[in-house]
Amino acid sequence: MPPRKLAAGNWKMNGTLASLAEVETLMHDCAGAGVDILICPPATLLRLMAERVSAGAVAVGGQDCHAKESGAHTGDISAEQLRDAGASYVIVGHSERRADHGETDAAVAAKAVAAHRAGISSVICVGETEAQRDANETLDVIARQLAGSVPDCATAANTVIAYEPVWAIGTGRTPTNDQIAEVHAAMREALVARFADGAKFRLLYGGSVKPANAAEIFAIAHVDGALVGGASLKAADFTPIVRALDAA
Ligand SMILES: O=C[C@H](O)COP(=O)(O)O
Repeated sequence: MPPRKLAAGNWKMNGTLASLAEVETLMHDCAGAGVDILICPPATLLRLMAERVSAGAVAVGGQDCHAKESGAHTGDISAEQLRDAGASYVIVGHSERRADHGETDAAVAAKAVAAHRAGISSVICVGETEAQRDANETLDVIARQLAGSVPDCATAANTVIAYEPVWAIGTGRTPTNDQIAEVHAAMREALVARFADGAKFRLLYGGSVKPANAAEIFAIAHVDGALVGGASLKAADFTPIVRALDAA
């Protein structure tokens, strides 16, 4: 049986209390969709959003977590605190965290372990820079990030992998279908080689996914959903992406 599909939205550092109306519209407009829907709002909205979606049609998640459960780490949030606020997922290793905060593969793996310790699923991000793609290093970079960022305790039930080429994020540029297919096939192969249930991990594509290109991307083998940034902020944009995934 193929993995259940997942449409995930990452609001990044966007959204205020007024934005909660979007998730209510999304729930209404996506009612009956046969895919999982996840929204990762900023931490300030997590608890309130979790309350609004308590009917269960939409899951909420954090955008990062600390590796430790608690302690003197000003400004950080633990996976346990995310779960306490109503999160069932957390994104770890997003390229913006890797770049802005110097997160290494080992740090990302420790965060994923923390998520699993807290009983929430990790969405582990990998992806090459434009310079790495131009240098034909993409598959090596992805293999190295997967090996280093995905912990041994990962299972298909607690881990989602998101392939996000750094140069495609927020730029309106996307890889060709063949390029996405090549990376997703390589990721599947690496997961199958390492994990007993590697065939069941959900593999998301992320980077300038829009209503206009979603169906084409979801038709690619081993693409089990998307991690969407800008187009997840408005229900009017995210709903057609969810529907395209449901139809794929
Ligand atoms: O986490 C989401 C990605 O970084 C994609 O962002 P984007 O859809 O705005 O390109």
